[in-house]
Amino acid sequence: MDIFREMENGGFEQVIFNYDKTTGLKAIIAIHDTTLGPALGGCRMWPYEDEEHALIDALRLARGMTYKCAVSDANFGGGKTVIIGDPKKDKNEGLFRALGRYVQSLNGRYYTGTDVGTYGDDFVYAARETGYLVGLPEEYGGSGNSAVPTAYGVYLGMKAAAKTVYGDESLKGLSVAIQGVGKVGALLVDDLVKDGAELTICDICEENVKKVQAKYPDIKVVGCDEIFGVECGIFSPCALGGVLNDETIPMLKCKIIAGSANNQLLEERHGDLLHERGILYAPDFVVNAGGLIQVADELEMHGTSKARVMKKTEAIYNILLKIFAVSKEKNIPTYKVADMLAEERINTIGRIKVNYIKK
Ligand SMILES: NC(=O)c1ccc[n+]([C@@H]2O[C@H](COP(=O)([O-])OP(=O)(O)OC[C@H]3O[C@@H](n4cnc5c(N)ncnc54)[C@H](O)[C@@H]3O)[C@@H](O)[C@H]2O)c1
Repeated sequence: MDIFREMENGGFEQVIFNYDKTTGLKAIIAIHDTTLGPALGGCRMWPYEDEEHALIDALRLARGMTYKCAVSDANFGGGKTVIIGDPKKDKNEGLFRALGRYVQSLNGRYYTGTDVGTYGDDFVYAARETGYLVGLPEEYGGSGNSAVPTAYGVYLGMKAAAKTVYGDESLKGLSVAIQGVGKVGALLVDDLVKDGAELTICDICEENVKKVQAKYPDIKVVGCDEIFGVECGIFSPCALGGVLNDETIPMLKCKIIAGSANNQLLEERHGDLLHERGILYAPDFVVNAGGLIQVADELEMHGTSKARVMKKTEAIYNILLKIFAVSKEKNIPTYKVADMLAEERINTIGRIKVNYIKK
């Protein structure tokens, strides 16, 4: 990959490769755009098949964070860390302290926290080396599990989509197929069961499926290849990115897509394809912004309040209604409308900052 060309085309500011000689830490930190404020974005740990896959993931995720912050009224830019490693085998104190030191070296240009493969407890180690962290466990002064507001935001997004498609926001009796019942997916199951939705789930991790089945023995479970073809009102990708692509889109038998996964569209043109097929796509960085809203609130308010975060998360419902309405009125795909809203805010705030004020 020609990294500088990639950075130029995608508007990236900085990409840092971090290697720690003692622990073997291999981490990439990508900072996309800091027009709105310091970069903010979690840290993913994944056994990437090679460095290029890790880099591509870091870049895509960092860019997504810029857009997520912009549409969510947050005063932060976009960044992301990926650690190349197996979260089940390769975690230890030294690794996360080494990462903490690299984050500290950026001197507040970038804040990080949990993402796929990492937990608040991992960052308790990193906190010994840096203060530029969010989402630490509550007993360590952090805002805790960001999956709670994320799942709530996705649930509200489903309601906004149901209102747009069916004229009624109620999810009672509606069939929902969820791909991935990890931190977010499992909480989403709770909300949807309470509302009387009919659920089908899948996960590559048998243990996570069993946890859900233990709570809801009647829940329908299908294989991970079958989930795309489940006939349903809503398909909810809550696993990894790139799941909406040339192979999967023709299989879909849903009216709505709303899930927590980042970068669901493999390429932008897949958003066009969904629009052509009449499937209402809730743009990922809008519908999954609950976790970001929580950590941005933690930094901006210098403290935590679950009630305040849940209230702020409710804004997702109206933002999505607006995106769906503009998409329908102008006949443009929802992902494009969401991009336009984000870019409009970045451009406006960027412009007001050019007026000189003495500090
Ligand atoms: N946790 C948050 O606050 C948050 C916020 C915004 C976005 N997200 C995104 O939501 C998604 C889920 O996040 P999470 O925190 O629940 O992560 P997680 O790691 O707890 O859960 C992901 C689940 O997906 C499963 N999975 C992976 N590949 C799969 C596949 N091909 N088919 C089926 N299941 C598969 C995993 O086994 C795991 O159970 C991620 O893309 C993450 O980036 C999370």
